[in-house]
Amino acid sequence: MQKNIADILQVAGVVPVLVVDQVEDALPLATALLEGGLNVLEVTLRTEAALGVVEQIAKHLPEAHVGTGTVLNGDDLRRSVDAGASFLVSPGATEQLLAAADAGEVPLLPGAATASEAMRLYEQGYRYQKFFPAQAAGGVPMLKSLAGPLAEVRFCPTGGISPDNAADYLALNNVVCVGGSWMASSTLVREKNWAEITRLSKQAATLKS
Ligand SMILES: O=C(O)C(=O)C[C@H](O)[C@H](O)COP(=O)(O)O
Repeated sequence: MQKNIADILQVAGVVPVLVVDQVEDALPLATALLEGGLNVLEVTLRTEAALGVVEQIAKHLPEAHVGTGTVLNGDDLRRSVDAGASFLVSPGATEQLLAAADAGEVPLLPGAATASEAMRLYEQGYRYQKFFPAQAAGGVPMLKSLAGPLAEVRFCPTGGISPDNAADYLALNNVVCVGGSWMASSTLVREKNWAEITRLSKQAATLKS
């Protein structure tokens, strides 16, 4: 289900996709991103710490919209919701995942990379979809091609987005926001380089139209 997801994505413009190894980094990282003007944060479930990171941000920084990424199945989805995620992102979609999302109240942004995948999701009520892996799956020309036949679907391209190409994606009518790790790479997080993350976030925030 996707109730209220449009509000979150439209506010976002640019969504930082985060890989965080240590729960203690949650609040300084989220604060650095917020100071840079990015307030919709996707914490990927790629680390042991991820759910603890979501809990900390949801509890202490109410001005942030924190969600989880790399949600691959119903268990991931339920654990994310229990941790306080306000949205859920998946690189793709399975029947099991969509059934779990339908049973809950937290909106899901499922992934599609082809016309058939996008059509199937749209049939099931998903107007908003992650386009993943954006650059590898055809990038801006692919999204322009999909806009004709699938005029109603709005995408959040993720995967290979950088400061060099983000504006080209955001200029497309069928793109609602972009996601990426460039402003808070796992290296910058590991180095606790919060000042650089704020600097790159400010730059990214200026891309929002
Ligand atoms: O983990 C997930 O759920 C994903 O779908 C992958 C992420 O969206 C990309 O890893 C972000 O892409 P980069 O900005 O190229 O690093």
